[in-house]
Amino acid sequence: MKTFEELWAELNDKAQNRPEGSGTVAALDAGVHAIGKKLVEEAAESWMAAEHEGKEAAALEISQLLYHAQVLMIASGLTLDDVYSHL
Ligand SMILES: N=c1c2ncn([C@@H]3O[C@H](COP(=O)(O)OP(=O)(O)OP(=O)(O)O)[C@@H](O)[C@H]3O)c2ncn1[C@@H]1O[C@H](COP(=O)(O)O)[C@@H](O)[C@H]1O
Repeated sequence: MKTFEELWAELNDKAQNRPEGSGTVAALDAGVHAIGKKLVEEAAESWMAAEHEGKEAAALEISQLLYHAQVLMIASGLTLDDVYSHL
């Protein structure tokens, strides 16, 4: 189990050090357009899971949504504070 901030630190480390086999590195290389499509897909899956599939499925899909949101933030050069400043 990890927190949002721990995942953020891990993904930024991956982006910087580019380890072999990282899905995050592959997603960043694919670019903002591809990441955005994945984010929208996970948002739809989160909605469907929450409405029809129960709490466990919704939690899984929302975790993937948060992951792709973080990848989009890194691809866009955003920091956590850039986003937190709007909360
Ligand atoms: N939390 C996640 C995470 N959530 C979602 N995903 C990605 O999002 C995809 C989810 O897609 P779906 O379940 O919709 O399945 P899919 O459509 O068949 O997937 P794809 O074919 O599109 O890859 C997964 O295949 C992963 O590629 C994640 N990829 C990585 N992480 C974490 O990020 C960290 C870094 O990962 P790497 O960069 O791969 O080392 C690790 O701690 C991982 O646990």
